[in-house]
Amino acid sequence: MTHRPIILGIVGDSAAGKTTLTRGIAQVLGEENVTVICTDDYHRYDRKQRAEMDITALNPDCNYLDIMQQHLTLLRTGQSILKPIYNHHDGTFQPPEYIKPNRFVIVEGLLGYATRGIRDNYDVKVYLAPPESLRCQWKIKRDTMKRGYSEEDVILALKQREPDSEDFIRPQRKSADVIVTFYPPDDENGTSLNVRLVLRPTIPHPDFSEIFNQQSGHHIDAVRLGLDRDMGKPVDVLEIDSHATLEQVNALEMMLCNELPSLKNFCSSGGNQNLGILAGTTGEILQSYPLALTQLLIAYHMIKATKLV
Ligand SMILES: Nc1ncnc2c1ncn2[C@@H]1O[C@H](COP(=O)(O)OP(=O)(O)O)[C@@H](O)[C@H]1O
Ligand SMILES: O=C(COP(=O)(O)O)[C@H](O)[C@H](O)COP(=O)(O)O
Repeated sequence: MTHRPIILGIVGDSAAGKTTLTRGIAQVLGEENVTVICTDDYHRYDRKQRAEMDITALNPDCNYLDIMQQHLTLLRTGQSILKPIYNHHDGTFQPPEYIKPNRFVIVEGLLGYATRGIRDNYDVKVYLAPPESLRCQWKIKRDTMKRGYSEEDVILALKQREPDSEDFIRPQRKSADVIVTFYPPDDENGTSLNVRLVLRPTIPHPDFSEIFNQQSGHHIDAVRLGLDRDMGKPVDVLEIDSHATLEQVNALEMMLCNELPSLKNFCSSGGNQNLGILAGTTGEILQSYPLALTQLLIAYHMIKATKLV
C-alpha cells in the first residue's frame, strides 16, 4: 500500500537556522527518503528587480505564494512538480527542475505559513526563533562566507528588511506546533548554545513527564520541562542546556525511542554521530546535543505522522 508523503514545514527569518536544522532531520529519516524544498525558489522577482522596485524577498507580494500552495498540495498527494530554482549566488532564476516527492518532504523558507491554504498542507510545523542579535551574527557570517556579500551589505540588508520581518515573518510563529530557540547561556562565553523548545498542544508530543519526576527543583537542571504561555496560549516548554551530560541526553533520547522503535538506531550513543553537527568558527566540525535532540524530536513527529495516514 502506498501512503501520501508526510510534509514538514521549517519556517524562520533569513539565517535563523533552517538549513542547519533540516540537515540532521534528513539524516534521521534517511536522505534517500527525504525531498527538501526551499521556498526561496518561489520568489517572484530576481535580485536586480527587487532592488529596482525597492521590495524585499520577505514581502508576500514578492513571492508566488499561490504557486507554492499549488505545489505543496500536489506534493502532499504524491504528485510531481516542476519547481522554479532561485540561485542565491547570483540572485537569478535557473531552469525549473522536476521533483517527485519522497516519503518525507521538508519545506523550508521564509513564508511557509503565510496563508491558510499553504498551512493546511503540513503534518508538522516548526518555527525557528533565535534572538535577533544571534540571527544577525549568523547572517553576517553565512552571507559573507557563502553568498559573496560584504559585511556592510548584510548589515544594510538586515536594516532594510526589519519592517518586513516584523510584519510578515515573525507573526508566523503563531502557526507552529514547535518553536525552536537556540540561545547563548548567561554564564558562559563559549560558543555552545542552549535550546528552548515551545511545544504547542496542536500535535501530540512525546511523554516527557519523567523529566518532571527527575527535576531537583533547582533552576540549574540542564534539562527542564515547564509550563508557560506563548502568544497568550498555554504551552509546554522543554529546555536543554549545552552542558547537559551524555547521560541526560541519552535519557531524553530513550523517551523518544521507547515510543518509536524505528528511531532506535539514532538513540544509541554510537548512532547519533551525524546529528547536531555544526561548523565552528574555523570550519571545524562541532556537535551540539541541544541541536541533536531538537532534530530527533522533529524526526519523531514525522515518523509518528506516518502512522496516522
Ligand atoms: N543551532 C545552531 N547553532 C549554531 N550555529 C547555527 C545554528 N543554526 C544555524 N547556525 C549558524 O547560522 C548560519 C545560518 O544558518 P542556516 O541554517 O543557513 O540558516 P537559514 O537556512 O535559516 O537561512 C549557519 O551557517 C551557522 O553558522
Ligand atoms: O532571505 C533570504 C532567504 O534565504 P535564507 O533563508 O537561506 O537566508 C534570501 O536573502 C532571499 O531568498 C533572497 O535574497 P538575496 O538577494 O540575498 O539572494
